Amino acid sequence: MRLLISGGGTGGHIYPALALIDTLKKDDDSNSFLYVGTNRGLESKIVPNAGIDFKTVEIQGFKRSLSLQNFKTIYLFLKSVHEAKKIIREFKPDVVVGTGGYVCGAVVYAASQMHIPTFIHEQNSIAGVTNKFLSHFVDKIGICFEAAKKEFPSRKVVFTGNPRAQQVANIKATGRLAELGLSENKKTVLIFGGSRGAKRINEAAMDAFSLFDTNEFQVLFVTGSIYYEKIKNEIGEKKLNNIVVKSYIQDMPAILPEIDLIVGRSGATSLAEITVLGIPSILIPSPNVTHDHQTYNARSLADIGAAIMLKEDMLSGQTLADEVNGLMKDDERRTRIAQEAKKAGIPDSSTRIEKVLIDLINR
Ligand SMILES: CC(=O)N[C@H]1[C@@H](OP(=O)(O)OP(=O)(O)OC[C@H]2O[C@@H](n3ccc(=O)[nH]c3=O)[C@H](O)[C@@H]2O)O[C@H](CO)[C@@H](O)[C@@H]1O
Repeated sequence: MRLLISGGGTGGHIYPALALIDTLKKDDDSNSFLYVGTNRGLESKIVPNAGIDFKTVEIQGFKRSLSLQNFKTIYLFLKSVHEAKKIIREFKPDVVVGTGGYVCGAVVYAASQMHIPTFIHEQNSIAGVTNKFLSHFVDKIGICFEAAKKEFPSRKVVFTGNPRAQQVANIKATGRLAELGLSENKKTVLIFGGSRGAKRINEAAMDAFSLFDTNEFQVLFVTGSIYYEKIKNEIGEKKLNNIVVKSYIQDMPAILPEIDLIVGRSGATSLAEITVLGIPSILIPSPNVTHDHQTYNARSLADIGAAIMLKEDMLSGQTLADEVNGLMKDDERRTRIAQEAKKAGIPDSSTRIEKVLIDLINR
């Protein structure tokens, strides 16, 4: 299969694409891949690093209010559709897949206009703007939450889960925490705010450090690269007992099996990892995302006892420390949450998508 895949902006759209490629590579080494992104999104670093052929088109997102910028956006959209068609003609894909973010809007739209089979993947419980738009043109739509079904034409929808789940499902602990300067004999709390970091979570974490019961557990605090320098400066010479601070973890799945509790946003790709591995979590949904979709993502787990949700307006150093200290003392409760999380995981998500793609190609 020749697969052209596009998705970008944040890790939450990129990692599922790479995970799908991973499975397709393993299943048939004659499969070939081209990834199309922008040169501004995280994909411009992550995809070439993963050794996948990468091309870019220029595009930007719509502003919600009417502005002159939107005329530029429309112009760039049409230009990028034109660029995408050129890339498609050269690569000659059998199928084109979009995993969300503005860039895949142009690429998948171009493919649909050229009558090439198309598939989009919606990671969230509420559809993103790009996928909503594309849903009118594509052949099939993979979803990860039942709630997303009503957002799309129902005959196109397939419940696939997130390919990142399959990629990480069988990862075992290999002592990676020790390489980061953490002890292998202590329970570990990982705090991070999605692929780009989250200011409010970082602030609460900084306030919570002195309140954490760090005799009981250690903390890996991942700030996101844009916040790292400032936080490092703020911490300065303070000696932080049992707390390690990093800007970004290149290979997050490799450390996840060694984590006893996650404190983080409720981005869909993180949730796919948390569930398939069965890791207890305190989820603090970002209030700054389209249609508040992270709250719906988090609620879908919290409602079945598979995670704890802490709304950002209740977040402070104290509330965070109380929740974390309480959970870290209560092994039984953490185990219960982990078991429920694992039940919600979908370990064969890439294989489900692969079947849909093969059907589309053979149709
Ligand atoms: C602010 C924003 O718009 N967030 C959206 C973005 O999430 P965003 O990209 O932040 O987050 P997700 O939680 O979905 O995925 C993050 C991914 O990055 C990885 N990771 C994270 C930190 C790190 O240091 N190293 C690392 O590898 C995680 O393991 C995970 O695979 O896309 C998601 C999927 O559509 C949405 O649900 C989120 O609402």
